[in-house]
Amino acid sequence: MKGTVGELGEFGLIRELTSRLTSTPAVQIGPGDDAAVVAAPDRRVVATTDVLLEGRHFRRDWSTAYDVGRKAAAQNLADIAAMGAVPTAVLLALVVPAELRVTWPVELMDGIRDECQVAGAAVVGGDVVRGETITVSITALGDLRSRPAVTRAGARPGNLVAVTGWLGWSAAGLAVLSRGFRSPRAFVEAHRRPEPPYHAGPAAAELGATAMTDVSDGLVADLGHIAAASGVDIDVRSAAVDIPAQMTDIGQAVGVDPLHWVLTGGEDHAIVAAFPRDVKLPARWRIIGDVTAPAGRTPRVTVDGAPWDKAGGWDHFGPDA
Ligand SMILES: Nc1ncnc2c1ncn2[C@@H]1O[C@H](COP(=O)(O)OP(=O)(O)OP(=O)(O)O)[C@@H](O)[C@H]1O
Ligand SMILES: Cc1ncc(C[n+]2csc(CCOP(=O)(O)O)c2C)c(N)n1
Ligand SMILES: [Mg+2]
Ligand SMILES: [Mg+2]
Ligand SMILES: [Mg+2]
Repeated sequence: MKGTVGELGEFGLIRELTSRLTSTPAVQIGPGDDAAVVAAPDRRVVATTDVLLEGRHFRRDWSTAYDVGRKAAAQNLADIAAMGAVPTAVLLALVVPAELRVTWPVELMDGIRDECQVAGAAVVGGDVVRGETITVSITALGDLRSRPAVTRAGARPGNLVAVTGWLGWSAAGLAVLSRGFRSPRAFVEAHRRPEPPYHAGPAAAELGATAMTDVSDGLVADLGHIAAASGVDIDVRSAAVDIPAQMTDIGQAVGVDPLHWVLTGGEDHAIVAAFPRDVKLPARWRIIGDVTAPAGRTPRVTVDGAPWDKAGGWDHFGPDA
């Protein structure tokens, strides 16, 4: 595909992007009209939005457009799953400079489409605007399939805390890329293209999860959101959190304690949930901690019983951002 976005024009670009999309039976009216129409069998619609900004969330010399598309879709689809819902549709609002080669947004769209397909959703619309910084804003919709939503607010003292998916892999990949390396590939790939366990969200709801979230900012930070919303304390047992040997090796090479990546690294979109103690969890879940009654006035997360006084994860206005 030749030329720049500016040469192709707004409607040429929209045609190019939408021509690559696939649909699902839930999509009654897709891209091309003033709005889309998506079936909502449950009669409640789960809705979420997240933005990716060049320089802040991705770098074009670190990730391909296709990878950015996969990641942009994944971070939104994971939020739908973390409510216990099944993703149905996404919308893409895209800001691009006129000088950008057309191949970039086209490959981005391919990535978004493919990640949606993994989760069972389809792209149903969007918007394209000219601007200086590439901005990928996605809105995702989902269906609860007759189950109650699993919020951040339902964790109760006596519950156990369990996680499924990757933890710390994206952060390790980011550390490697930040130091100018391109390997180990497994971590770099995890940073470029997270693999949220979408199926685990509705499965956890079915298993009776009392609270749930995806890990976007960091395990301690995101458990902190559950603690605050539920009015409980949460203790994480660090020995229960898996640190692969390869992560220990790369931690040694770059001078970082890998436990730091696992406890505070975001962007893997693992799913973490609280469950009643008598739950029968499938093997892919690891039990990593406990919910207790709040010891002080503000609910908090401890690690091995001790307060975590460092940052628990990413904060867009924090010192490391
Ligand atoms: N600008 C905003 N206007 C309205 N609500 C917002 C805004 N920003 C965030 N929120 C709401 O605040 C809550 C927490 O947002 P946050 O973005 O931290 O959650 P998240 O999307 O799960 O995490 P992440 O963005 O790290 O993936 C969500 O319910 C979100 O809808
Ligand atoms: C170039 C570059 N620099 C830094 C990072 C790290 N980073 C950015 S946002 C975020 C947390 C989730 O964000 P949000 O809350 O917006 O979903 C993290 C860990 C990156 N991915 N790329
Ligand atoms: Mg968000
Ligand atoms: Mg989330
Ligand atoms: Mg965040």
